[in-house]
Amino acid sequence: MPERDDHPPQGQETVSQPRQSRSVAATDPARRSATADVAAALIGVTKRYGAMAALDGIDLTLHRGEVLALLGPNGAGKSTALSLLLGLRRPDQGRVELFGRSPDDPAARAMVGATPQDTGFPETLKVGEVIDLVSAHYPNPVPKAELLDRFGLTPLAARQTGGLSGGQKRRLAVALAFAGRPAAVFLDEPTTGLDVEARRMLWAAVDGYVAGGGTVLLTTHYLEEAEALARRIAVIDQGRVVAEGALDDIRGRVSLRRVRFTAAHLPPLDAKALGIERVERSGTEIVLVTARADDTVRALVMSGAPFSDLEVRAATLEEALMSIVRTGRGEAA
Ligand SMILES: Nc1ncnc2c1ncn2[C@@H]1O[C@H](COP(=O)(O)OP(=O)(O)OP(=O)(O)O)[C@@H](O)[C@H]1O
Repeated sequence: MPERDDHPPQGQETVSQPRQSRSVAATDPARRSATADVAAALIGVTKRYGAMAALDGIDLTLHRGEVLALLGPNGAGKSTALSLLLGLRRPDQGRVELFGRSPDDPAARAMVGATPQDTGFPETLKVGEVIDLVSAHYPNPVPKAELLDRFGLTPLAARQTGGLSGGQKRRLAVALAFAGRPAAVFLDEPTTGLDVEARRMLWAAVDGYVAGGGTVLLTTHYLEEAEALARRIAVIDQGRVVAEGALDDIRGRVSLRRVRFTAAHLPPLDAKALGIERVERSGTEIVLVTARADDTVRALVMSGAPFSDLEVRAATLEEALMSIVRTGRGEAA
């Protein structure tokens, strides 16, 4: 997550003046009930760093009880979106809502737990002490032993954070987001650097939290993570939402298919005319990632080259996302 530029961190009382006016939803009871299922929203938000718009008129809604994954290439604007929702930055245009209020409102921020991409702890404090410190800010924190257990930190409780591995620090940072029993958690690349076991433990902890009514917004570069956790994804590129929906909707939105077969050689095919984007080979197994699967299969048969085990499948989520981003940029899908 980028450096904070203009606002105190979450949990710290703001003494001064909202530069952003309080949202209509916060003051109008009718509007508030209409948005009662909305945990957080960016409404027509633009955020610039100098001349560059990191977010460009973006609309994004996180509903209560859902897990929404923000996906997109490096620099797409995902962390910026989270920092606005947390009140760490303010939009240049548009409105940001957190539980029907401005994120400037400490009461709204207190409902959210967060883990930024970069985390730092006082090196001499022990894991258990860091948890005590953070938990002390909340009226009804998760008991320390329970939090340690949920995130596999029990054996590390007495270790100083300065001696933890990167993955262990990451686990602690994620655990802290849940310490105050938040109504929502915002996780910025929560499992980067974690091994498979730690990642799965964290996914189980998130699942448990959601089963208990929690709301999650996460960014990730691991599509497996989005598939494991999220019911809905929003694909961001160049500061705009370029696709939004259930995972299967997103996958179904692209016509890409994987044409897989076994052959000693790939016969000569006109890749451009057949919409073949990529060829993958592993021994005699060949996969053609193509936007025109029927034509590709026909051309394969017409080539007369021997092949077997033909199979046509939907594109992977990663292929679908790459295609959506390229199409959004006006490049060939
Ligand atoms: N403090 C800053 N000053 C200037 N530019 C910034 C700052 N923070 C982010 N940016 C730029 O804004 C754009 C969006 O960055 P952001 O960190 O939100 O992207 P992201 O989608 O989270 O990327 P990643 O997946 O790499 O974490 C990028 O071009 C980035 O370089």
